[in-house]
Amino acid sequence: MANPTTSLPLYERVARKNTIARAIELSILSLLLSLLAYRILSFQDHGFGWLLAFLCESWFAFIWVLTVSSKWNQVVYETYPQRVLQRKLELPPVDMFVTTADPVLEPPILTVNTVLSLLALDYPADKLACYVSDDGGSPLTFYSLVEASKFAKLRVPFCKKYSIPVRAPFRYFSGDSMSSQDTSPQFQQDWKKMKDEYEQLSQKIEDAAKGSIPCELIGEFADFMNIQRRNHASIVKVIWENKEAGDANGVVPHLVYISREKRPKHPHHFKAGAMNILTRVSGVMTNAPFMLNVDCDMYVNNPQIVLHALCLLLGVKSDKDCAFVQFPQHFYDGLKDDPYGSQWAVLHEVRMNLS
Ligand SMILES: O=c1ccn([C@@H]2O[C@H](COP(=O)(O)OP(=O)(O)O[C@H]3O[C@H](CO)[C@@H](O)[C@H](O)[C@H]3O)[C@@H](O)[C@H]2O)c(=O)[nH]1
Ligand SMILES: [Mn+2]
Repeated sequence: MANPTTSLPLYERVARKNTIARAIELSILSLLLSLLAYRILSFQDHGFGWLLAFLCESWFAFIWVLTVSSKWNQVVYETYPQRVLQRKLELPPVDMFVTTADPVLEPPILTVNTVLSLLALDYPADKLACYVSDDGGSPLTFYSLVEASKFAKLRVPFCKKYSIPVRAPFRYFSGDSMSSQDTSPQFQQDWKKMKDEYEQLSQKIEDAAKGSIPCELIGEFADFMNIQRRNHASIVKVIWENKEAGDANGVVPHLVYISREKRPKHPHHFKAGAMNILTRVSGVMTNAPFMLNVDCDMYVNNPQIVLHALCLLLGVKSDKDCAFVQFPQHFYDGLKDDPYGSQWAVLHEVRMNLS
């Protein structure tokens, strides 16, 4: 007999009720059609201007029909992450990719936060691996990641122990995260320790950027000696290898640094080229069947992101039905009330009901 927990669907496709919206669209359509019919019936009484108006209105009606048809049948995918977790033994490994290109335009503390938000995801740590592609070939980025991996050994258990909702430290500590969560003295003590450790990490990275910290090109850093950004051999460094099996609280996923080979005569194809190399290197090291991609100027704001994606990727009847899951993006530090609509609030929150 099938196990009842594994036979439950991982997601459901729920149709949204939009009867009123449909009635409004149908009335607009009938008005548009009447207008076009009126233009056709009274052609002979008017001149060229009338014909031009008819052509413009027909084009408008066509575009309008296309737009309306795209939102006619609205559905929401309800995902059930807990059901994925119940299949613990069968959970697939996931390789996580971060691309960064320039330590000045994309300061390493950003990349560090992206990476930390990934290392602390709610998913068995022994099934995750994080690969960072650095097109800047920068020892500063490498140094920052080495320091971040040390901090992760404190940060990951803290996030999992207290189910911290925001896993990127800069975002977490910029809000009112202490009072809003747990009032126990143990939490407050751990929170303060974590904040101090994060501040020390940021300070170290800042000092290294000013050149005042031991980011000398010796030892692990020797590979960065005399390299030119657009002309160098590949550098691949395993910053942290997780040798522990299972998902105990303190386990931190693998972290690998890659700066791909670049030669002036060979086009590098920007992010696409970086992603290509990430799939090749990870293919040799962990070769997970699923990959997650986050740019270095983003962070994961939902720790269950992998579980939500797997609900869809594993829950479909045939592999051909779903190959790719895209999460909506939210932007921090936007203008008050979002006057330029950059958050796409109407699309994400009203039409797709995603937030
Ligand atoms: O030579 C390069 C150039 C860029 N990147 C990385 O690619 C990502 C996207 O580049 P960015 O300049 O930040 O582009 P955006 O316009 O902010 O990004 C949007 O648009 C890109 C395509 O235009 C998509 O690839 C991104 O996922 C999407 O967020 C970043 O992580 C960069 O570090 C590289 O790794 N190598
Ligand atoms: Mn960007």
